[in-house]
Amino acid sequence: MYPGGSAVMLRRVSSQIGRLLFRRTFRNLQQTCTEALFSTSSMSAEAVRARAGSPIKVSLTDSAGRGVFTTRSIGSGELIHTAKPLVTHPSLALSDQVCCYCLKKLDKDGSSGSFSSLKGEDGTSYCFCSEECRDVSKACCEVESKADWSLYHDHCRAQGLKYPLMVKRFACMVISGAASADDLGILQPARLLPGAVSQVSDSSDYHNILAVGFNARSIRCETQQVLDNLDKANDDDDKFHNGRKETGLKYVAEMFLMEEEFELLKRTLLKAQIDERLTGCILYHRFLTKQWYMGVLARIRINAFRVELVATSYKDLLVSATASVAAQAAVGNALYMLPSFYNHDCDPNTHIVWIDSAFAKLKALRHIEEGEELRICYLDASMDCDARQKLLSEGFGFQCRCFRCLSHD
Ligand SMILES: C[S@@+](CC[C@H](N)C(=O)[O-])C[C@H]1O[C@@H](n2cnc3c(N)ncnc32)[C@H](O)[C@@H]1O
Repeated sequence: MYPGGSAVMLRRVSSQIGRLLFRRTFRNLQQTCTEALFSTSSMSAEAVRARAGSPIKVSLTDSAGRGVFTTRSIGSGELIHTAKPLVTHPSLALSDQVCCYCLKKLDKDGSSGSFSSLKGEDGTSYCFCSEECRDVSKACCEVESKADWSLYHDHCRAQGLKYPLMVKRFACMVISGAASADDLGILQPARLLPGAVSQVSDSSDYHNILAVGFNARSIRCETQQVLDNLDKANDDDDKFHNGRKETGLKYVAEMFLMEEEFELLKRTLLKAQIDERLTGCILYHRFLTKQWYMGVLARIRINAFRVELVATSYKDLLVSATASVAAQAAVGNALYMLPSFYNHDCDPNTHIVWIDSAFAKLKALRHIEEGEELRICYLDASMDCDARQKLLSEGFGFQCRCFRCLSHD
């Protein structure tokens, strides 16, 4: 289904064992992806049309890794395909107001209300909007609700973090058997900023670098090493020197945070004494190790979407108009398979929309020719060129060379 994706990944895996492992993962994920996109249980009429046409394929691009391409021309405004989320997590403040799985808003008066709900050990509500959503996520929520997540949630709230919540949810999916520990392996992980990488290691391999740095003692050594290297560096340009220092220190701070999150996640799960499934997962699936945590977090960071529902009523419109903090407009975050392969453009030809739930719709913004790459915009396109470049470089690790950026628009 995705010849380009398969080819690029195979090249990366050098050993025969690696190749075999990758093929297995890729097959699983192709299946997951197909199921996720085209599950019959929740397929809308529009999704059926997208399935029948399915005018896309994933292939290698010239300069941005894998990307999504059209296999026929697409009309402006056309629904290209729908995508079912693989992992979701509601915003912490909304856990009793949205569906635990699809993030659909639940009416407090019960008119389109909660189908059923589960109370967690820590008082968290796990509500579902329908039987389908309950069935999809019941096993995972049963595992999650056994643990007291107060400290983990406090940590995320205090640091303003959303992605560790998704790692937590994914961990519970693995324990419940709803996912495999390596299910996200095919997605591209976040990379550290080149400046930070060159300060701490010669290798540009994200995992090696993180694996080296991921315990308190080595982080302390690394902090010192970053500072020593900077002192030794023969940089005449103070601005450049300070920039590298800032980058290096940001990296070290990130390491500390990750360490804390990982320990907290593991402790919380072990304390919950879920059952022998957890021990089994840890023993046999290289699960809940620091490397696993970092790998999953790195993939979620690059590929997850903040889900903002389109206002469908006057009340919704008022709420979004008065949401002063951007995050308040979001009902949560979601990770998908196929949408994760869409590259960025500051003047995109495609956009992703959520109408009333985290089931995403990918729509054409203009007429698109057969064979053209489909690109979405990762950020607020109204930002100026410098601000966009900074965000894309720091957040996604690439320098945007789209037409708008090249013309400094
Ligand atoms: C969500 S992934 C997109 C799929 C990715 N190309 C892959 O092979 O899995 C985001 C990553 O793709 C790359 N990317 C996306 N848009 C890009 C662009 N306009 N120019 C260069 N790289 C881009 C960056 O490495 C970015 O971190």
